[in-house]
Amino acid sequence: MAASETHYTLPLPTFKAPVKLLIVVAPYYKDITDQLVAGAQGVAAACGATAEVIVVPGALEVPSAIALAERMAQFDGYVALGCVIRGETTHYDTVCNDSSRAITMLGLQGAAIGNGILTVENRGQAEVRAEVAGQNKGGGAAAAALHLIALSRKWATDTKGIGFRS
Ligand SMILES: Nc1c(NC[C@H](O)[C@H](O)[C@H](O)CO)[nH]c(=O)[nH]c1=O
Ligand SMILES: CC(=O)[C@@H](O)COP(=O)(O)O
Repeated sequence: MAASETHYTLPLPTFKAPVKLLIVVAPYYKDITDQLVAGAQGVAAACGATAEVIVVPGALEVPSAIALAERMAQFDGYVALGCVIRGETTHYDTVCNDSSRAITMLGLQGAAIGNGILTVENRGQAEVRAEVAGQNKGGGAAAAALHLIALSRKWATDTKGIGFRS
């Protein structure tokens, strides 16, 4: 049995105040990412969140778009979606490692981000993971972002305005 079939999934969070998500998708393999977007939109809707979708050329541009949105827009969290399939060169490693590391760094700086950028060896692996009726990794990424948003709101109310410690 694949490891992904045995992991625990947290119940989706609930929210009193509206939640605005930004889905940033790199449709390098559009048929694959369309499924990721559909999965993310489904989870957002299940939590009563709105989800705006923007498109960037590739996985390497996803963290930059999130960084721009953090500075210039007003979203509660982000869903990073894309599909990276290994080719003939080491560029695969650059795209995977640099996009995921940049997303992690943005998260460590306080952005609520779920990472649904698939990094796979072949198209078959991507299809199974992207399909909403399959492993629904897009939905999982949206759920991750929503959990982080719920956490930040919990602490914002629990700390009664202490806010971020510097
Ligand atoms: N090979 C894949 C890419 N490569 C493109 C890069 O992400 C980037 O857009 C380019 O290097 C210009 O900066 N992107 C994917 O999303 N998926 C791939 O398989
Ligand atoms: C993952 C990639 O960047 C890939 O599309 C590049 O393919 P190649 O390594 O064959 O140039």
